[in-house]
Amino acid sequence: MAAAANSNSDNLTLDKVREALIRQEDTIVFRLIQRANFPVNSPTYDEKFASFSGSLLQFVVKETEALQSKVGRYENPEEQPFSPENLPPSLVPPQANPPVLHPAAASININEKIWDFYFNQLLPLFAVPGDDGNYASTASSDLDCLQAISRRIHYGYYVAEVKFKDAPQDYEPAIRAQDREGLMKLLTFEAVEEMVKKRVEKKAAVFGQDVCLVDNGNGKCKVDPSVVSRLYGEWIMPLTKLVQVEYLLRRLD
Ligand SMILES: C=C(O[C@@H]1C=C(C(=O)O)C=C[C@H]1O)C(=O)O
Repeated sequence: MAAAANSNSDNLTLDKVREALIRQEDTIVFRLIQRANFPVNSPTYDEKFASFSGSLLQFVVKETEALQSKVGRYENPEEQPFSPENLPPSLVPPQANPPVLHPAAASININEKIWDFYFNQLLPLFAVPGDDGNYASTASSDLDCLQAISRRIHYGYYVAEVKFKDAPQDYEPAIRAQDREGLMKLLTFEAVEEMVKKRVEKKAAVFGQDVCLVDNGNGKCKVDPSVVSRLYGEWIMPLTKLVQVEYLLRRLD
């Protein structure tokens, strides 16, 4: 799906990009459900856990991203690392496709903001308090959530590129004036945002049901659908728009 928007600029239409974002919703909801299998498990985040330098989570993130970097994950512009310092280079040959994005995309990584809201605000809303000792699984599951959310937010590069290409006459004056507010207004579609919030809430309700053979389960969802709607309304969509603005500000460089 991402490859469709990524591989060829003729494929880059707003409908295609929105379709890719809709598919990514499924991934995000399923990964939150997966993380909700574990309680908060706070020792995962303890800076003095065992003999790692830093927390078990930081260790898992650094080592996983190092491996993924070697196999080319970060050659995709929308994949941004959480631990970018000293990442090993990719060992796989680069793709032959011509780049679709302006090179400025590579300099926009807002993962610090994503890390901050995920651990400080979101996680306590959907993981129950407690400790079941599954720290390694918890850390991998956090990284899965972070990566899916980050990819969705940095996909804003493509949204911005396609909006710019569709109406350069509207965007160019605001870019030349470096007018953040003006750009934000141009790229915002409130009706689309309302639809997204409703759809992800429904997905969380459907995907998070207990499926039973005899009845429809107990009606309780594995992740509260209103939390998923809030995740999109308060963090994912505003940050996707921030990526779009940052990209557009540099689009004519
Ligand atoms: C992504 C888009 O741009 C903006 C951000 C949205 C989002 O992150 O889902 C939705 C609508 C727009 O306000 C879009 O237009 O689809």
